[in-house]
Amino acid sequence: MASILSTQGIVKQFGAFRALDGVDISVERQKITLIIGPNGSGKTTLVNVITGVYKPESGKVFYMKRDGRAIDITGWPPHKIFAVGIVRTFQIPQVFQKLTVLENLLAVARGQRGEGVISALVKNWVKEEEELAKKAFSILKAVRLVDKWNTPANLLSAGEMKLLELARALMAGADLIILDEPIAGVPIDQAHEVFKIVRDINQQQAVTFLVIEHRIDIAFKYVDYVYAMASGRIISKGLPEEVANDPKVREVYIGG
Ligand SMILES: Nc1ncnc2c1ncn2[C@@H]1O[C@H](COP(=O)(O)OP(=O)(O)OP(=O)(O)O)[C@@H](O)[C@H]1O
Repeated sequence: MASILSTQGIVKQFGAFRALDGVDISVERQKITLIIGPNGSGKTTLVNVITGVYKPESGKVFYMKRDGRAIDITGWPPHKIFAVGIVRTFQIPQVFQKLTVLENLLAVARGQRGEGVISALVKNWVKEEEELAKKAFSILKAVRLVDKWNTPANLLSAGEMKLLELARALMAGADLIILDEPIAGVPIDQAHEVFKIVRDINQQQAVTFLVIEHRIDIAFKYVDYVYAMASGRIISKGLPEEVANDPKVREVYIGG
């Protein structure tokens, strides 16, 4: 299988503190890759390096285009990394609480602030709006939010809000979606629903996912490959059952 993203020897320091100490990962195209690790192990810092928020002291981040060519995106600014198709859910401006679900998607598509949605309609861009609305509805169907299209975002449940973020990433045309704790604070039944939908989108729409999640009891059921981090290093990698049974992981992460 071809990878879509790889990091090689990433080192990131905050002063004298080494938050990432030579991190190599490879994210397979059209798979769901999970990164686990205790608090402070470097997961978010790694995502920040991948998405251009931080420049690493050393190491490289490569993004593989669909034609197989690798581009070195190390240190690129976040908007350029977004433009190649790597979208982190919260990197898109946050959900507009007062706008409806549909309006939130239309706002992403045009890269405008939410307030512009209504005025854009008035400006007679009817044809374009129709196309965007069509795309938005097909995405809402995929994330099972179609019944809520006219609901203001602030009335959604925690799980639905995560799905709206996912829908917004899809609307942005992402090839690789990075989900930072997609089920944090989401009740258990909705949490399974979120991962089932991620899985369906991964399979049906050929979107690749890189997920950080603490609730491994749920996440492990849905992902293809796992990296475990501790103290800025990768301490284990493999299939979910392999990593779950790795004594090094049990020791630092599960606690025995
Ligand atoms: N901007 C920063 N300045 C200084 N230290 C930082 C900074 N960002 C992160 N760190 C430190 O780097 C280490 C890794 O943090 P990071 O947020 O990447 O961990 P994490 O695995 O994502 O943790 P969590 O699961 O709690 O989100 C921590 O010790 C943290 O205190």
